[in-house]
Amino acid sequence: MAQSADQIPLLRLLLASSGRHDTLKGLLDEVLPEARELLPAASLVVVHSNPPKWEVQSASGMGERQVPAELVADAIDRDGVAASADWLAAPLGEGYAIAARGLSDQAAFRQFAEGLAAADRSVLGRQRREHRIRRLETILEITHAWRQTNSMEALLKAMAEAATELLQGDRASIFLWDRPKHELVGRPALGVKGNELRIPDDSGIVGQVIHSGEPRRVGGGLGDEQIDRDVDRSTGYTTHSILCVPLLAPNGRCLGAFEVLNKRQGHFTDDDERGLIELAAHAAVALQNTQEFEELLTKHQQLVAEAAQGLQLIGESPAVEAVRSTIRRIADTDLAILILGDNGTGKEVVARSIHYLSRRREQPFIAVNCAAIAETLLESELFGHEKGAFTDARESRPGKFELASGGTLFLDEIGDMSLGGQAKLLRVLEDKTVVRVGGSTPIHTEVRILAATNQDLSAMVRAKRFREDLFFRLNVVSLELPPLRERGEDVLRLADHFLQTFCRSMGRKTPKFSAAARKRLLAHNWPGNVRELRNLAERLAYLTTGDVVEVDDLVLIESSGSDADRLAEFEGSLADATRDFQQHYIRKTIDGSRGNMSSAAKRLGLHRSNLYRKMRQLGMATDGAEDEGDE
Ligand SMILES: Nc1ncnc2c1ncn2[C@@H]1O[C@H](COP(=O)(O)OP(=O)(O)OP(=O)(O)O)[C@@H](O)[C@H]1O
Repeated sequence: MAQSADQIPLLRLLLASSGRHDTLKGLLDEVLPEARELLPAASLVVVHSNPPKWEVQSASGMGERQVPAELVADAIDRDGVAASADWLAAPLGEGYAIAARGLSDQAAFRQFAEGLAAADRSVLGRQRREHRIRRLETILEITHAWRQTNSMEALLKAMAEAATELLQGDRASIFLWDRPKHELVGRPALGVKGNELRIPDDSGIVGQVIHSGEPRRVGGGLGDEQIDRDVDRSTGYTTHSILCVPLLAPNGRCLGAFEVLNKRQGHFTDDDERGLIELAAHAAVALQNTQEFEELLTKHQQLVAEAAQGLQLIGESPAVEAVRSTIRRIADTDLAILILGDNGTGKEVVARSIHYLSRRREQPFIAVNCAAIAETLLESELFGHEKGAFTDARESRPGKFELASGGTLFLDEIGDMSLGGQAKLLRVLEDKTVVRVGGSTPIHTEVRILAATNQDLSAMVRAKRFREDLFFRLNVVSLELPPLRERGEDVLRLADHFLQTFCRSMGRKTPKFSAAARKRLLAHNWPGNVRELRNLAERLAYLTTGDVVEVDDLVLIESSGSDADRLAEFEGSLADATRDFQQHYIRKTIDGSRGNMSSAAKRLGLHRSNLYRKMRQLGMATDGAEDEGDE
């Protein structure tokens, strides 16, 4: 602008003041009184448009006089000086204007207004930058706190609180878009039962925001009629002003909307809108992460529940009841437990039951069979190794202790561990830290140890084949599983249970055991314990077809025991025992030939028709197969 010499003091004033002040109000309060004298003018006033009002920012020499509202509006509209009898008015930009009373030199007024506008812009720019930095710092703090939470409920609450605080609103809600139901779910919804408000996705300001993807602001006479009073009625809350922005995921998909209600003073500004958009961008990412986390968590919990449900310790015999009651008592402690029992008696089932009944159930259950690991590999298997620790260590690998961290480590067949292995294990149990083979960093481990063996560990301790100190550490509580033959009718319960499980998985109707078959099951010695019974049930499910499992079908009972065990199955006179043996042997051969009678007959050294005759003589079912031809 071209300046006359007498404008120079005014411009110097503006320049000096604009460097000194961080706020527009501070600048104006200093400049206006001096400028009024320098111009000179009777009064000076700077106003800001906040429809439908004009807000006075600063004034000098005003007394009680009114702001010349129409003239100011005129100046803003024409973007230049407007004059009336007493007043001159000029726009300053961004809704600000200045008016002067008792000043006739329009040129001097215009130059002053231009200088003031430039000073305003400079202060406002600085003010905005500082405000933006403060807001970004606040948003950073807020979003950092969000990262600590994995619960959707807690996150939504934290977001609403943050937005309320940041934008000086009265309350805030996040509306998540339930697209399949065409609904918006508002949470937290204060004053609503269940703290959840469901509205159709096309209703109110929120509906407009999610469909247009554009922010909306209402209040102070602007769009007030669009406020959904139905929502107010359901929450018992009166809405005066709303700022609502879309929640957009990084890929642009709209997840819902973020809404702040009732600005505590005045109305929501452009600046508030920018702030909420920024906050919403972070909120959308946090919500998406939390949603994915919660889905994973739910899936994990379902899997844990399924695993726990599928794990049944069947049996009502006093011995099993006693085991069950001990499990209930000790499960939720961190005591080390030694589980004793012959092979196949259910030691691992017991270990898993303890894990799923403990507070560790959501953490891993890791089983290690100490007998199956070569001594040289035991250390790396249990404690892990670093890359290059030995020839085959191409990658670093965590050991079972690390994998089980927070959960349960089940050391099966502990009696088979070498003395060297026992020493290393003891050290880890005492220090609660492992060092990977080839590594040097101690890694803290927090695991519960359950151990099992079918050996007499006390005798091994006496024979110095098992370390006494380790024995005491593992044997804080011991649980003894009796052999299956000592569990009475549990044999039948287990047989029914396994048969039903296998038949169900094959989609076949579960047959019943005949009375004779039940008797036979009870009489059997079960050298392989529950595992043997389970295997038998599996074979029955696959190999028999009728509705009833007959005693003959039970020749499928595995003869895996010792000769003495096998002989114990035959009772009575020599003739009876011979008959039993023949039945047994024929059935076994037929099974071994997958039911092919010609092949079975050949293996038995009989003609096929002779085999049928023999079977009829022995009272064995032939299902009339000899008439049909089975090849
Ligand atoms: N009381 C029970 N109820 C239901 N299933 C059982 C029971 N006991 C054992 N089982 C089943 O029998 C099989 C053998 O059990 P498990 O592996 O727990 O025995 P174990 O004593 O650990 O055997 P090993 O000493 O050979 O490792 C498994 O399939 C298991 O599910």
